[in-house]
Amino acid sequence: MLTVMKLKGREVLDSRGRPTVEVEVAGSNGEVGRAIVPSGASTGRHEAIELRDPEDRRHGGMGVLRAVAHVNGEIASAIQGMDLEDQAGIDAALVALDGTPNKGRLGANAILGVSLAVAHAVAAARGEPLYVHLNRLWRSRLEPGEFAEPVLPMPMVNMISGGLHAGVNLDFQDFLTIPVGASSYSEALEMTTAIYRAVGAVLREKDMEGTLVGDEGGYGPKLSTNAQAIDLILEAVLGCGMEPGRDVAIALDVAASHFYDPKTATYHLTAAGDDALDSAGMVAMLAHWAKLYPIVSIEDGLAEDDWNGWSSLTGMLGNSVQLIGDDLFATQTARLRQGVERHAGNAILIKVNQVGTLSETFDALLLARRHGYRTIVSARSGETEDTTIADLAVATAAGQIKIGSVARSERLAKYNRLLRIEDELGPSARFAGFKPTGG
Ligand SMILES: O=C(O)[C@@H](CO)OP(=O)(O)O
Ligand SMILES: [Mg+2]
Repeated sequence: MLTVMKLKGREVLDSRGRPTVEVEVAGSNGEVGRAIVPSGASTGRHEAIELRDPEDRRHGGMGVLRAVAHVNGEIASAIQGMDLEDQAGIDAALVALDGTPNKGRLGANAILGVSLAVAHAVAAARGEPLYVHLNRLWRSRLEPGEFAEPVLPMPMVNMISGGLHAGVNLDFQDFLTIPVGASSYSEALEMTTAIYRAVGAVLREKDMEGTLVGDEGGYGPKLSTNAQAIDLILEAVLGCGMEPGRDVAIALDVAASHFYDPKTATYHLTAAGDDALDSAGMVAMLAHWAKLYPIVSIEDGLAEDDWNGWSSLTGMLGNSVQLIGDDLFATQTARLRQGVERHAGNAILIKVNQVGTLSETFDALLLARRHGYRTIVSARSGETEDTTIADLAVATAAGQIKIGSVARSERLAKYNRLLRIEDELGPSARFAGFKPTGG
């Protein structure tokens, strides 16, 4: 039996220059697997807890030495000697060892680092690509006939950033494009890079390029309305000789929890002159936008606990627009079950560090698929060269991936990883494409 021989945790830096957890797991055959944990800025209330060291001044209180110590101490003692290939058993042991509902004791960052590094170590030991190993784990959970074949995902890519990611005056966090007309992953990426360059050119032409680029590499121009961001992107799309709607569609991550005031139950849109909208007003505004623009996907259009608003938005737009719960579901099956019952949303964003283990990520993916919810595997705004999520998206046939812009290396590591997988799969590579919701 291949067993867990050694664990090594250390602090490394992420794309914001902040510490994060890296874990190496060595199997009894000597092969090592490594994973690095990402980190969010617009984190939801329901996410698993990322352990930081507020009293450690080296990194402005953002250190992760306690989480690293847990990897090297308690976690190592608990899982050394366990069957390395029993991912579910190791993940269950990690959850039990932590003992809290949100992984707040050992830290979801410590736990996730170990969970992902275990998968890498097995892939290394078997001498196979990670997505092949993850696909085997995924298949072992499926009923016959269920989404078992690896599929390359459609990327939705950030062009203009606002909200907590760019610090300018846009309320909405991400303005993204989906190259719906692409017939392969590499074509989708090619179309996306052309649009990204064209958005830059449009901004330059209008003297709006500014100096700011958001955390995920989206442009961060100072604009007076949220709608202006979409207009600029559409201008760039047209400039590329592509047709909005047919070749390229728009997606939004509103990240509405971050301008929602639960005390007054209102949404505060500063770019629109500090309009305070109630939930119904917000739903009406999004419905209006969806009519006005070729918008096929809206993420977190409402706040993370505004269940009634979510149900009403889904009733109104759910047949024509992909409505993704990010903060709403936080990759947690309990939250997603509630969503299914309440008809809230029709898609879920999947972020490994929102839940903290690979097995629980599979749980969320599978529950979503079985209830007809679409799945979008997503990076965080704080990322690294780790490319695990690219393999995960392919292995689980998730269908879509959201990584951020095509102009930052921590994002490109994943886009390029997908290019390699596409190449490796050769002519048999399957591509998810994008089917309109309800179509
Ligand atoms: O809200 C999001 O979807 C993510 C990625 O764009 O941002 P963060 O990692 O800051 O939560
Ligand atoms: Mg989001």
